[in-house]
Amino acid sequence: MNDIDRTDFDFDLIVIGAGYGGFDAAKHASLHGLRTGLVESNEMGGTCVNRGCVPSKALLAAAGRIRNLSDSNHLKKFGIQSGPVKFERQAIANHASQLVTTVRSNMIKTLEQAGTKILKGTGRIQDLQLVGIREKNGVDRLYSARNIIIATGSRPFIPSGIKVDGTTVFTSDEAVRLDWLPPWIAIIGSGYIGLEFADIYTALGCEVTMIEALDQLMPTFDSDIAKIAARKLIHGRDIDTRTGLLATRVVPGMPARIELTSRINHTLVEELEVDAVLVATGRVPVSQNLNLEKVGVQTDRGFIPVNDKMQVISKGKEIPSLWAVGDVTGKMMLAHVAAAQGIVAVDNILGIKRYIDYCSIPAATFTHPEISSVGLSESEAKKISVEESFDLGTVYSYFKANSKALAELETDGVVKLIFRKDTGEILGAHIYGLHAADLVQEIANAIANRQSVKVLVNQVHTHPTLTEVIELAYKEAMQVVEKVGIANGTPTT
Ligand SMILES: Cc1cc2nc3c(=O)[nH]c(=O)nc-3n(C[C@H](O)[C@H](O)[C@H](O)COP(=O)(O)OP(=O)(O)OC[C@H]3O[C@@H](n4cnc5c(N)ncnc54)[C@H](O)[C@@H]3O)c2cc1C
Ligand SMILES: NC(=O)c1ccc[n+]([C@@H]2O[C@H](COP(=O)([O-])OP(=O)(O)OC[C@H]3O[C@@H](n4cnc5c(N)ncnc54)[C@H](O)[C@@H]3O)[C@@H](O)[C@H]2O)c1
Repeated sequence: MNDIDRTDFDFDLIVIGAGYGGFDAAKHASLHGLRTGLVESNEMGGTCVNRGCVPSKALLAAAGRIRNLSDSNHLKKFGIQSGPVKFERQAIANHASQLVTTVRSNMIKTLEQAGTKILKGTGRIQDLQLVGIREKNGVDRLYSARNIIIATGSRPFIPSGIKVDGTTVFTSDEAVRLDWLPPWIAIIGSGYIGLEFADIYTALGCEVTMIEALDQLMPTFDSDIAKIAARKLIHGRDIDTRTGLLATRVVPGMPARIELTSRINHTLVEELEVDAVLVATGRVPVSQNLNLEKVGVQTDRGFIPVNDKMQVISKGKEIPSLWAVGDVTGKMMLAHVAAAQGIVAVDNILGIKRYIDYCSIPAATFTHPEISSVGLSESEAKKISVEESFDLGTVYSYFKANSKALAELETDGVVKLIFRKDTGEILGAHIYGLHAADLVQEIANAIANRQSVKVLVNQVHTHPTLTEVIELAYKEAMQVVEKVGIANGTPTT
């Protein structure tokens, strides 16, 4: 640990924002002996706990059960007969809100036990190593800190022309409360939030129209996986789709009105009248009122530039005492990324040189079935293969012959593995299918260790499990690597 003169500063570290990024940073710092203050202007836990991962996954858990129990054809194949499924919307909403309360209070207890000082109010960078905090009662305080971590997160992006009233036109902030079930809801955006809420709403009997600005649905996903997943997750459900159209005007009301405009020639194509609209068009960073200009930091569309140690960059140079983590850095807007970045920042503050490795961090969409990914997309990998002159391999392994998937009658799924043909190193993986979110972890670990299929192919997987689909993908990839080895006169075995 660096020598810290504890007399000079009010805190060794002040973290601004108590989402997952701020929470993990503050906990880690406190547990390692740093006198840590954590500033929060709203509810502790940030987006993930209060209006993101936690409530949405509770809703998805209920939605998944309703979907299973309502699928009489599927149940019949097991020899099970089911009656009509009944559910209470308010009880499902309560499950989500109770989970939020539990997770949030556990978080606060953890911080208290670690010795973090929670400072309620709106934080700003008063100067280098100086934080200003405006409390709700108007009192303004200044605290000095040897290091400052900014972890102020993100909020929903609402395109101009779209008016949100929180009732008939809303974002995920309100959707997680499940205040009502609109008979017909338009979802703008077919990204993570659009897909997860389409899963929830269709399971609960709502009709969905999904609007996507780009020509392909699910444009942020691997295109092969998107095509396969969309068959079930979108086209297999009560979802009507519009692609290549921008929602340029949305007016709340009963009905809510939407104007759809061609993305190419900007002409009005269609007007829709629906019961509700969920705006799921991405998220923007919360950095506007941090007074970053004072320390010469220029944001990129609001995102704070950082290096892989999480140090803030100003005019091409690192500011030694200023760090930023989480959604506000715009790297991968995920809770576990924010948390990992927080720990990397604190380790570097403690004098342990560490870098974040985005390539090995997985991501998952918790639809039924799930979608997950880690590492490079095929197009990113292709670009690198050209730059570095190596051949790229891609193999697919399917759930349809897997014993566990067959036993579960859940054979719709695929693993796509991207690797170097010469060394066998895994560069990326994209999975669609039952428990894809859990399955991706072993590939993420392999990428973190820069492992080759030459090693991975010998790892024994439990039978019968879905992980055998990954084992099969390794075997398929190994055959390709062996062929290349033989052709080059460098056989691998
Ligand atoms: C519907 C939804 C579902 C999601 N599901 C998942 C999922 O399943 N898995 C996953 O990994 N990710 C998920 N995410 C993304 C995840 O929620 C975010 O990546 C994560 O919350 C980012 O954490 P953060 O700490 O960077 O910021 P945030 O969680 O946004 O927290 C920032 C905090 O800073 C506070 N703050 C801002 N400015 C100030 C200031 N000036 N002073 C004091 N406090 C301030 C805010 O009030 C907030 O509490 C989901 C997001 C949404 C919207
Ligand atoms: N399971 C998870 O990990 C999870 C779940 C939810 C959210 N998140 C995080 O939250 C972030 C935001 O999610 P999101 O789904 O809002 O964003 P997204 O970027 O994943 O998808 C937004 C989609 O909206 C489309 N779009 C944008 N403007 C449009 C318009 N005017 N008309 C029609 N379509 C338009 C875009 O083309 C894009 O496909 C994600 O990037 C992710 O990091 C993660």
